[in-house]
Amino acid sequence: MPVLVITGTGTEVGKTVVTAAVAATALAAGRSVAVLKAAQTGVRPDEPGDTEEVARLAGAVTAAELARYPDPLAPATAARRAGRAPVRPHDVAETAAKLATEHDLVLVEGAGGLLVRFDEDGGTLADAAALLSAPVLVVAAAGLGTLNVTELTIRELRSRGLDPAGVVIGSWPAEADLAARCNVRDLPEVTGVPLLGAVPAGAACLPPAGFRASAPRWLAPRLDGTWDVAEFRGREAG
Ligand SMILES: Nc1ncnc2c1ncn2[C@@H]1O[C@H](COP(=O)(O)OP(=O)(O)OP(=O)(O)O)[C@@H](O)[C@H]1O
Ligand SMILES: C[C@H](N)[C@H](N)CCCCCC(=O)O
Ligand SMILES: [Mg+2]
Repeated sequence: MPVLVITGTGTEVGKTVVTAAVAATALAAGRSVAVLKAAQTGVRPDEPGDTEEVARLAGAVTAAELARYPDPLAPATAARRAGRAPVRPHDVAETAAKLATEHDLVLVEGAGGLLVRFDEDGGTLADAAALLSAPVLVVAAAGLGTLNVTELTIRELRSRGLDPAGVVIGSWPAEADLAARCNVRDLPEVTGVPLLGAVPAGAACLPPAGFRASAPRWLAPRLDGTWDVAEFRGREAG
């Protein structure tokens, strides 16, 4: 199934920008793309959410969002405070699977990091990925502190029998400091998965045409327009 789940080592690491870069790259190669935000928190009904941001940057994607809660909190907490039903992993998997029947690629963005809870039973994006048997891309920060949380995230994926597709740095600084430069080598080493790309800081402020033109260069060849989850898995194993 052409579903890629996109998580991060936390909130604000650049999941949305990386989702847009992957979408733009696939669109440029003629693929149809759907983007599903499992649950959007901290955004009012009249404000653009993450899927609108992906569409603005990447272009003609099908955008879907299962629920929106106003408080800028974990979805389970925001749903509880709003007195509304939560989004459950099964809902995420079901919608992603349906989108996958109609698109070449479905990108599912979580909220915050991997274990952020969606419902009162402790359901997370990892449970949705398991239901979908989908690979999971981890967006990470560039600098000091990223080694620990990225390794923890990849370990958690592996402990659940999930397939960690690789790591992408969400915001690569114009002037990389010593830690960021060393992390390019150390991230693959500590996680055992490839570093698949890095989106430059400020990319989200580019005019959309510039974002779309540049996006394929930010991602490693296996994230190019020939993206294919099955092929990708094969290459990772090799
Ligand atoms: N490469 C980048 N270029 C420009 N802005 C960026 C970049 N990466 C992140 N940002 C900015 O940092 C903030 C957080 O990024 P983003 O929204 O992608 O995070 P996120 O991981 O998707 O967070 P959430 O958990 O809320 O979904 C946003 O304001 C975004 O515009
Ligand atoms: C509001 C924010 N931008 C995200 N949508 C939700 C982040 C939840 C993080 C919860 C946590 O890990 O403590
Ligand atoms: Mg986001």
